[in-house]
Amino acid sequence: MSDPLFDRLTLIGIGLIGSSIALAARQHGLAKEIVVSTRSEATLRRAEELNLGDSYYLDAAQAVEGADLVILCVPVGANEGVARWIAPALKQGAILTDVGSTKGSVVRQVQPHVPAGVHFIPGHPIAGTEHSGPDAGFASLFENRWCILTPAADIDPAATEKLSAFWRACGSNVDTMDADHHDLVLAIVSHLPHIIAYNIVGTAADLETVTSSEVIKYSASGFRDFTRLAASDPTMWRDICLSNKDAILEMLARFSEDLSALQRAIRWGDGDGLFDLFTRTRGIRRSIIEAGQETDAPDFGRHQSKS
Ligand SMILES: NC(=O)c1ccc[n+]([C@@H]2O[C@H](COP(=O)([O-])OP(=O)(O)OC[C@H]3O[C@@H](n4cnc5c(N)ncnc54)[C@H](O)[C@@H]3O)[C@@H](O)[C@H]2O)c1
Ligand SMILES: O=C(O)C(=O)C[C@]1(C(=O)O)C=C[C@@H](O)C=C1
Repeated sequence: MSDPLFDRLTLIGIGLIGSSIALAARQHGLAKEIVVSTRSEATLRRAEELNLGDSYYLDAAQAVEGADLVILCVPVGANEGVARWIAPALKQGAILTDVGSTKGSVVRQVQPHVPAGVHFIPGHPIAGTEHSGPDAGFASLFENRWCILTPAADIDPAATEKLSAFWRACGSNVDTMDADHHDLVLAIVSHLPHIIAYNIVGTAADLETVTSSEVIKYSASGFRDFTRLAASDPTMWRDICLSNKDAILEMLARFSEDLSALQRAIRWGDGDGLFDLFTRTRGIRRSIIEAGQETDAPDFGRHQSKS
């Protein structure tokens, strides 16, 4: 157990990520007091039943009063409204951060509302599951995962270091980078795989010659992996697609070109070309495993949300 890094931590939004932060902060003793706020009364009551915090508010502005760390854990499209709401109540010297999967849009939407004297440091833990809601959280979610922070050039390095220490205490490795670069990298490693999964599962669902019961009955592990990603929260992924539009379209264009090349190789029986590509990609998978970033067979079913 570490010494508390913060006196009062406020979490706005208490779904998968908010509840996992609450549990990790509690387990590692990172805050003397955890305040929870969310917009729906039912979710707030559920968070209370799960004992995720010490106090609970529907009013986000009340919830941030006196907090020295405020973490926005809402879908990226909701950040601006929340920022506008809480801005007048933020304490001088507080650190304000978020966990959104995209960073450029969060900066553009939140920064204009941040009062002078508050340190706004956008963040993104690269850890999650396809489940959502307060029941889905677990304290070890961030262990051995990366958390990317995208502080602006004029942010006090001591504030960035304090937030980094928080994430390290949750078990994460911390990197800092520019928000736009984050969005380009995440477009290929996270956003595109989800979009492809939504698309392939949609294609299977629309087939006329293969029935949906056959898709369910014979789905082998490859297709099942896609269905896990395609079961992710629709609001979250709608917001990601809308807020990281340019980087996603750029990666989709490259993907389409490469898919056309693959299509050509199959059409013309280019076995060598296929073998070379599959050998190269197998190497990437092996590098991921060697780097300790592989999470085969996680029992995420245990953390399934009821809400
Ligand atoms: N799920 C993942 O794998 C994952 C991983 C890393 C980052 N993220 C990011 O974390 C954020 C939260 O994702 P999650 O998976 O925890 O989602 P979730 O759906 O489990 O939880 C979202 C929470 O936000 C609340 N909420 C929604 N709109 C709100 C508003 N206007 N005001 C107050 N509360 C509001 C909901 O009631 C809920 O408590 C998103 O920005 C997402 O991009 C998600
Ligand atoms: O493992 C999963 O289910 C996830 O989709 C998690 C995942 C990812 O793509 O790795 C999804 C979105 C987040 O912003 C970060 C992590």
